Amino acid sequence: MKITEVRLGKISVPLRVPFKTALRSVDSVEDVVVEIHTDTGHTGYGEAPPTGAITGDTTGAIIGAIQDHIAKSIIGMDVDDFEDVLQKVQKCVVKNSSAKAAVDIALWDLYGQLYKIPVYKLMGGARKNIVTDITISVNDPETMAADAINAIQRGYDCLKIKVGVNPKLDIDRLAAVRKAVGDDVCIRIDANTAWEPKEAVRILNGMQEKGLQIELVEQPVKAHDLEGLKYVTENSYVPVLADESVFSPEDAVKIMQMRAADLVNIKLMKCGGLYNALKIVSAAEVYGVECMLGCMLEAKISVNAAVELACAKKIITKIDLDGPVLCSEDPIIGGAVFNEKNITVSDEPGLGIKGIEPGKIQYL
Ligand SMILES: C[C@H](N)C(=O)N[C@@H](CCC(=O)O)C(=O)O
Ligand SMILES: [Mg+2]
Repeated sequence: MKITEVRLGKISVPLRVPFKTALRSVDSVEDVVVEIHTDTGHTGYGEAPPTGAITGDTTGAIIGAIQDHIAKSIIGMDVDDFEDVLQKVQKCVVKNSSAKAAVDIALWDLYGQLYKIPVYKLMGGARKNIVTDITISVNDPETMAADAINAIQRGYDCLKIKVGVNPKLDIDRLAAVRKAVGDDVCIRIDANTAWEPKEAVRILNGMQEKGLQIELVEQPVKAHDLEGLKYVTENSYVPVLADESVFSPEDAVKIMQMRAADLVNIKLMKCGGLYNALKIVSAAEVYGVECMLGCMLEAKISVNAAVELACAKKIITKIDLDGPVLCSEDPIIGGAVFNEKNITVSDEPGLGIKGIEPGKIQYL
Protein backbone atom coordinates (compact mmCIF):
# COMPACT_ATOMS: atom_id res chain seq x y z
CA MET A 1 0.00 0.00 0.00
CA LYS A 2 2.12 2.91 -1.33
CA ILE A 3 1.29 6.56 -0.59
CA THR A 4 0.55 8.36 -3.86
CA GLU A 5 -0.99 11.68 -2.79
CA VAL A 6 -1.62 13.84 0.30
CA ARG A 7 -4.68 15.95 -0.48
CA LEU A 8 -5.78 18.85 1.73
CA GLY A 9 -9.10 20.57 2.25
CA LYS A 10 -10.82 22.85 4.76
CA ILE A 11 -14.09 22.45 6.63
CA SER A 12 -15.98 25.04 8.66
CA VAL A 13 -18.66 23.95 11.14
CA PRO A 14 -20.69 26.49 13.18
CA LEU A 15 -20.87 25.94 16.95
CA ARG A 16 -24.19 25.74 18.79
CA VAL A 17 -23.04 28.61 21.06
CA PRO A 18 -19.78 30.61 21.12
CA PHE A 19 -16.90 28.76 22.83
CA LYS A 20 -15.16 31.01 25.38
CA THR A 21 -12.13 30.22 27.52
CA ALA A 22 -9.48 32.26 29.32
CA LEU A 23 -7.42 32.00 26.11
CA ARG A 24 -9.86 32.58 23.27
CA SER A 25 -13.42 32.97 22.02
CA VAL A 26 -14.68 31.42 18.75
CA ASP A 27 -17.96 30.78 16.90
CA SER A 28 -17.00 27.90 14.61
CA VAL A 29 -14.72 24.92 14.17
CA GLU A 30 -12.25 25.54 11.32
CA ASP A 31 -10.30 22.40 10.43
CA VAL A 32 -7.76 21.31 7.86
CA VAL A 33 -8.71 17.87 6.50
CA VAL A 34 -6.07 15.48 5.19
CA GLU A 35 -6.78 12.67 2.74
CA ILE A 36 -3.90 10.26 2.08
CA HIS A 37 -4.42 8.27 -1.12
CA THR A 38 -2.65 5.02 -1.97
CA ASP A 39 -1.92 2.88 -5.04
CA THR A 40 -4.43 0.31 -3.71
CA GLY A 41 -7.31 2.82 -3.94
CA HIS A 42 -7.60 3.28 -0.16
CA THR A 43 -8.04 6.70 1.51
CA GLY A 44 -6.90 7.56 5.04
CA TYR A 45 -8.54 10.54 6.77
CA GLY A 46 -6.98 12.99 9.21
CA GLU A 47 -7.83 16.45 10.51
CA ALA A 48 -6.31 19.33 12.49
CA PRO A 49 -7.73 22.55 13.96
CA PRO A 50 -5.70 25.78 14.13
CA THR A 51 -5.60 26.28 17.91
CA GLY A 52 -2.98 29.03 17.77
CA ALA A 53 -3.63 30.15 21.36
CA ILE A 54 -2.50 26.74 22.66
CA THR A 55 -0.38 24.97 20.02
CA GLY A 56 0.79 28.01 18.03
CA ASP A 57 -0.56 26.29 14.90
CA THR A 58 -2.54 28.42 12.43
CA THR A 59 -4.42 27.18 9.35
CA GLY A 60 -1.65 28.44 7.07
CA ALA A 61 1.05 26.83 9.20
CA ILE A 62 -0.72 23.45 9.22
CA ILE A 63 -1.12 23.55 5.44
CA GLY A 64 2.46 24.73 4.91
CA ALA A 65 4.01 22.11 7.20
CA ILE A 66 2.12 19.32 5.44
CA GLN A 67 2.69 20.54 1.87
CA ASP A 68 6.31 21.69 2.25
CA HIS A 69 7.67 19.02 4.62
CA ILE A 70 5.48 16.09 5.63
CA ALA A 71 3.87 15.15 2.30
CA LYS A 72 7.19 15.39 0.46
CA SER A 73 8.76 13.07 3.03
CA ILE A 74 6.15 10.30 2.91
CA ILE A 75 4.92 10.17 -0.71
CA GLY A 76 6.17 6.92 -2.23
CA MET A 77 6.57 5.20 1.15
CA ASP A 78 4.73 1.95 1.91
CA VAL A 79 2.15 2.15 4.73
CA ASP A 80 3.22 -1.37 5.72
CA ASP A 81 6.57 0.15 6.80
CA PHE A 82 4.43 1.72 9.48
CA GLU A 83 7.03 2.65 12.12
CA ASP A 84 9.26 4.21 9.43
CA VAL A 85 6.43 6.32 8.03
CA LEU A 86 5.23 7.45 11.47
CA GLN A 87 8.76 8.44 12.48
CA LYS A 88 9.28 10.30 9.21
CA VAL A 89 6.21 12.43 10.01
CA GLN A 90 7.60 13.32 13.44
CA LYS A 91 11.17 13.95 12.31
CA CYS A 92 10.85 15.77 8.97
CA VAL A 93 9.99 19.11 10.65
CA VAL A 94 10.18 20.34 14.26
CA LYS A 95 7.13 21.53 16.27
CA ASN A 96 3.94 21.71 14.10
CA SER A 97 2.21 19.16 16.34
CA SER A 98 -1.25 19.69 14.77
CA ALA A 99 -0.01 19.11 11.20
CA LYS A 100 1.80 15.97 12.35
CA ALA A 101 -1.30 14.77 14.19
CA ALA A 102 -3.51 15.16 11.10
CA VAL A 103 -1.16 13.06 8.95
CA ASP A 104 -0.46 10.52 11.73
CA ILE A 105 -4.21 9.97 12.16
CA ALA A 106 -4.68 9.35 8.42
CA LEU A 107 -1.81 6.84 8.48
CA TRP A 108 -3.35 4.88 11.38
CA ASP A 109 -6.60 4.86 9.40
CA LEU A 110 -4.77 3.31 6.42
CA TYR A 111 -2.85 0.80 8.53
CA GLY A 112 -6.10 -0.42 10.09
CA GLN A 113 -7.63 -0.72 6.62
CA LEU A 114 -4.56 -2.63 5.39
CA TYR A 115 -4.96 -5.29 8.10
CA LYS A 116 -8.78 -4.96 8.25
CA ILE A 117 -8.85 -4.10 11.96
CA PRO A 118 -10.29 -1.08 13.83
CA VAL A 119 -7.61 1.25 15.22
CA TYR A 120 -8.81 0.84 18.83
CA LYS A 121 -8.20 -2.90 18.57
CA LEU A 122 -4.76 -2.33 17.02
CA MET A 123 -3.82 -0.24 20.07
CA GLY A 124 -5.28 -2.41 22.84
CA GLY A 125 -9.05 -2.80 22.50
CA ALA A 126 -10.09 -2.19 26.13
CA ARG A 127 -13.74 -1.17 25.52
CA LYS A 128 -16.27 -0.03 22.92
CA ASN A 129 -18.13 2.71 24.79
CA ILE A 130 -17.01 5.85 26.62
CA VAL A 131 -18.81 8.78 28.24
CA THR A 132 -17.71 12.37 27.64
CA ASP A 133 -18.19 15.51 29.67
CA ILE A 134 -19.39 18.72 28.00
CA THR A 135 -17.80 22.14 28.24
CA ILE A 136 -19.56 25.21 29.64
CA SER A 137 -17.97 28.42 28.36
CA VAL A 138 -16.82 31.13 30.75
CA ASN A 139 -19.44 33.88 31.13
CA ASP A 140 -21.21 35.63 33.96
CA PRO A 141 -22.47 33.26 36.72
CA GLU A 142 -26.15 33.43 35.64
CA THR A 143 -25.41 32.57 31.99
CA MET A 144 -23.18 29.68 33.06
CA ALA A 145 -25.86 28.31 35.40
CA ALA A 146 -28.38 28.44 32.52
CA ASP A 147 -25.93 26.72 30.14
CA ALA A 148 -25.27 24.05 32.78
CA ILE A 149 -28.99 23.31 33.14
CA ASN A 150 -29.26 23.04 29.37
CA ALA A 151 -26.40 20.51 29.35
CA ILE A 152 -28.08 18.42 32.08
CA GLN A 153 -31.30 18.46 30.02
CA ARG A 154 -29.29 17.07 27.09
CA GLY A 155 -28.30 14.16 29.35
CA TYR A 156 -24.78 15.11 30.45
CA ASP A 157 -23.75 14.23 34.00
CA CYS A 158 -20.24 15.67 33.94
CA LEU A 159 -19.55 19.34 33.19
CA LYS A 160 -16.22 20.96 32.35
CA ILE A 161 -16.57 24.54 33.48
CA LYS A 162 -14.26 27.16 31.98
CA VAL A 163 -12.98 29.81 34.40
CA GLY A 164 -10.21 32.41 34.60
CA VAL A 165 -11.67 35.46 32.81
CA ASN A 166 -11.84 38.00 35.66
CA PRO A 167 -10.90 35.42 38.34
CA LYS A 168 -12.72 37.41 41.06
CA LEU A 169 -15.91 35.90 39.63
CA ASP A 170 -14.72 32.28 39.57
CA ILE A 171 -16.01 31.15 42.99
CA ASP A 172 -19.39 32.83 42.25
CA ARG A 173 -19.49 31.10 38.83
CA LEU A 174 -19.01 27.67 40.37
CA ALA A 175 -21.43 28.40 43.22
CA ALA A 176 -24.11 29.36 40.67
CA VAL A 177 -23.51 26.25 38.55
CA ARG A 178 -23.48 23.88 41.56
CA LYS A 179 -26.71 25.44 42.89
CA ALA A 180 -28.35 25.04 39.47
CA VAL A 181 -27.40 21.40 38.83
CA GLY A 182 -27.45 19.90 42.34
CA ASP A 183 -24.97 17.64 44.09
CA ASP A 184 -25.07 14.56 41.83
CA VAL A 185 -23.42 16.15 38.78
CA CYS A 186 -19.65 15.83 38.35
CA ILE A 187 -18.01 19.24 37.95
CA ARG A 188 -14.46 19.70 36.72
CA ILE A 189 -12.97 23.11 35.93
CA ASP A 190 -10.44 24.42 33.42
CA ALA A 191 -8.56 27.68 34.02
CA ASN A 192 -6.59 27.44 30.74
CA THR A 193 -3.42 28.94 32.38
CA ALA A 194 -5.22 32.00 33.82
CA TRP A 195 -4.20 32.01 37.49
CA GLU A 196 -1.04 32.67 39.46
CA PRO A 197 -0.07 29.77 41.76
CA LYS A 198 -1.09 31.38 45.10
CA GLU A 199 -4.26 32.79 43.54
CA ALA A 200 -5.10 29.30 42.27
CA VAL A 201 -4.77 27.74 45.72
CA ARG A 202 -6.90 30.49 47.25
CA ILE A 203 -9.66 30.09 44.65
CA LEU A 204 -9.64 26.28 44.64
CA ASN A 205 -9.62 25.92 48.42
CA GLY A 206 -12.30 28.62 48.61
CA MET A 207 -14.47 26.50 46.28
CA GLN A 208 -13.99 23.33 48.33
CA GLU A 209 -14.61 25.18 51.63
CA LYS A 210 -17.96 26.25 50.15
CA GLY A 211 -18.74 22.56 49.47
CA LEU A 212 -18.71 22.95 45.66
CA GLN A 213 -17.21 19.45 45.13
CA ILE A 214 -14.80 20.14 42.28
CA GLU A 215 -13.55 16.84 40.82
CA LEU A 216 -10.34 18.32 39.33
CA VAL A 217 -8.83 21.51 37.96
CA GLU A 218 -7.21 21.65 34.56
CA GLN A 219 -4.12 23.78 33.98
CA PRO A 220 -4.47 26.37 36.75
CA VAL A 221 -1.19 28.20 35.92
CA LYS A 222 1.00 29.16 32.95
CA ALA A 223 2.15 26.31 30.71
CA HIS A 224 5.88 26.70 31.43
CA ASP A 225 5.47 27.20 35.19
CA LEU A 226 6.00 23.62 36.36
CA GLU A 227 7.11 24.76 39.84
CA GLY A 228 3.87 26.76 40.10
CA LEU A 229 1.88 23.75 38.93
CA LYS A 230 3.56 21.60 41.58
CA TYR A 231 2.83 24.25 44.23
CA VAL A 232 -0.89 24.11 43.36
CA THR A 233 -0.84 20.30 43.30
CA GLU A 234 0.72 20.21 46.76
CA ASN A 235 -1.39 22.92 48.35
CA SER A 236 -4.89 22.72 46.90
CA TYR A 237 -7.68 20.40 47.99
CA VAL A 238 -8.57 19.89 44.30
CA PRO A 239 -6.62 17.35 42.16
CA VAL A 240 -4.63 19.04 39.38
CA LEU A 241 -4.60 17.91 35.74
CA ALA A 242 -1.81 19.24 33.49
CA ASP A 243 -2.99 20.29 30.01
CA GLU A 244 -1.09 23.15 28.32
CA SER A 245 2.07 22.04 30.22
CA VAL A 246 2.05 18.64 28.49
CA PHE A 247 2.70 18.46 24.75
CA SER A 248 5.32 15.75 24.18
CA PRO A 249 5.99 12.40 25.86
CA GLU A 250 9.09 14.08 27.35
CA ASP A 251 6.89 16.79 28.94
CA ALA A 252 4.65 14.09 30.40
CA VAL A 253 7.56 12.12 31.89
CA LYS A 254 9.01 15.30 33.42
CA ILE A 255 5.72 16.21 35.09
CA MET A 256 5.27 12.67 36.35
CA GLN A 257 8.82 12.57 37.75
CA MET A 258 8.40 15.98 39.43
CA ARG A 259 4.92 15.01 40.67
CA ALA A 260 3.90 18.44 39.39
CA ALA A 261 0.34 17.29 38.63
CA ASP A 262 -1.99 14.48 39.68
CA LEU A 263 -3.20 13.70 36.14
CA VAL A 264 -2.32 14.59 32.54
CA ASN A 265 -4.53 15.57 29.61
CA ILE A 266 -3.49 13.86 26.36
CA LYS A 267 -4.53 15.63 23.16
CA LEU A 268 -3.48 14.42 19.74
CA MET A 269 -3.01 18.02 18.56
CA LYS A 270 -0.47 18.72 21.30
CA CYS A 271 1.62 15.57 20.99
CA GLY A 272 1.55 15.09 17.20
CA GLY A 273 -0.86 12.16 16.93
CA LEU A 274 -1.44 8.60 18.10
CA TYR A 275 2.20 7.53 17.78
CA ASN A 276 3.32 9.91 20.54
CA ALA A 277 0.06 9.69 22.49
CA LEU A 278 0.77 5.98 22.98
CA LYS A 279 4.15 6.88 24.50
CA ILE A 280 2.44 9.21 27.01
CA VAL A 281 -0.02 6.41 27.81
CA SER A 282 2.88 4.01 28.47
CA ALA A 283 4.61 6.53 30.74
CA ALA A 284 1.34 7.07 32.61
CA GLU A 285 0.96 3.31 33.06
CA VAL A 286 4.51 3.09 34.45
CA TYR A 287 4.02 6.02 36.86
CA GLY A 288 0.42 5.09 37.71
CA VAL A 289 -0.90 8.49 36.59
CA GLU A 290 -4.46 8.47 35.25
CA CYS A 291 -5.07 10.41 32.04
CA MET A 292 -7.78 12.48 30.44
CA LEU A 293 -8.25 12.12 26.68
CA GLY A 294 -9.12 15.62 25.50
CA CYS A 295 -9.60 17.51 22.26
CA MET A 296 -9.41 21.03 20.89
CA LEU A 297 -12.39 22.48 19.08
CA GLU A 298 -12.30 19.77 16.42
CA ALA A 299 -14.85 18.05 14.22
CA LYS A 300 -15.31 14.29 14.07
CA ILE A 301 -12.34 12.92 12.11
CA SER A 302 -9.64 13.79 14.64
CA VAL A 303 -11.88 13.42 17.69
CA ASN A 304 -12.76 10.00 16.28
CA ALA A 305 -9.06 9.08 16.42
CA ALA A 306 -8.99 10.18 20.06
CA VAL A 307 -12.05 7.99 20.72
CA GLU A 308 -10.11 5.02 19.29
CA LEU A 309 -7.27 5.67 21.75
CA ALA A 310 -9.62 6.19 24.70
CA CYS A 311 -11.32 2.88 23.86
CA ALA A 312 -7.93 1.13 23.67
CA LYS A 313 -6.42 2.05 27.04
CA LYS A 314 -7.75 1.79 30.60
CA ILE A 315 -5.30 4.32 32.11
CA ILE A 316 -7.48 6.89 30.31
CA THR A 317 -10.16 7.42 32.93
CA LYS A 318 -11.47 10.91 32.06
CA ILE A 319 -13.00 11.79 28.69
CA ASP A 320 -13.31 15.33 27.30
CA LEU A 321 -14.16 14.57 23.67
CA ASP A 322 -17.02 17.00 23.23
CA GLY A 323 -15.82 18.74 20.02
CA PRO A 324 -18.49 17.12 17.79
CA VAL A 325 -21.38 17.68 20.24
CA LEU A 326 -20.50 21.39 20.55
CA CYS A 327 -21.00 21.68 16.77
CA SER A 328 -24.38 22.48 15.24
CA GLU A 329 -23.89 19.87 12.49
CA ASP A 330 -21.71 16.87 11.65
CA PRO A 331 -20.35 16.87 8.08
CA ILE A 332 -18.32 13.66 8.60
CA ILE A 333 -19.78 10.37 7.34
CA GLY A 334 -18.94 7.25 9.36
CA GLY A 335 -16.69 6.79 12.38
CA ALA A 336 -17.73 6.74 16.02
CA VAL A 337 -21.34 7.38 16.98
CA PHE A 338 -21.75 10.45 19.22
CA ASN A 339 -25.08 10.20 21.03
CA GLU A 340 -24.66 13.21 23.35
CA LYS A 341 -22.50 11.96 26.29
CA ASN A 342 -22.39 8.35 25.00
CA ILE A 343 -19.73 7.60 22.38
CA THR A 344 -19.46 4.22 20.66
CA VAL A 345 -16.32 3.46 18.69
CA SER A 346 -16.62 2.17 15.10
CA ASP A 347 -15.90 -1.51 14.43
CA GLU A 348 -15.00 -0.78 10.80
CA PRO A 349 -11.37 -1.22 9.72
CA GLY A 350 -9.16 1.80 10.45
CA LEU A 351 -11.16 4.75 11.72
CA GLY A 352 -14.35 3.83 9.86
CA ILE A 353 -14.57 7.27 8.20
CA LYS A 354 -16.42 7.05 4.88
CA GLY A 355 -16.05 10.63 3.69
CA ILE A 356 -17.30 14.17 4.06
CA GLU A 357 -20.79 15.38 3.12
CA PRO A 358 -20.77 16.71 -0.48
CA GLY A 359 -20.25 20.48 -0.57
CA LYS A 360 -18.91 20.65 3.00
CA ILE A 361 -15.22 20.44 2.13
CA GLN A 362 -13.27 23.03 0.19
CA TYR A 363 -10.28 21.29 -1.42
CA LEU A 364 -7.07 23.29 -1.81
C1 LIG B 1 -13.19 21.34 23.60
C2 LIG B 1 -12.60 20.82 24.88
N1 LIG B 1 -13.61 20.48 25.82
C3 LIG B 1 -11.64 21.81 25.48
O1 LIG B 1 -11.99 22.57 26.34
N2 LIG B 1 -10.40 21.77 24.99
C4 LIG B 1 -9.34 22.67 25.31
C5 LIG B 1 -9.47 24.03 24.72
C6 LIG B 1 -9.67 23.89 23.23
C7 LIG B 1 -9.69 25.09 22.37
O2 LIG B 1 -9.45 26.23 22.78
O3 LIG B 1 -9.95 24.81 21.18
C8 LIG B 1 -8.90 22.61 26.73
O4 LIG B 1 -8.28 23.54 27.20
O5 LIG B 1 -9.07 21.59 27.39
MG1 LIG C 1 -7.75 22.29 29.12
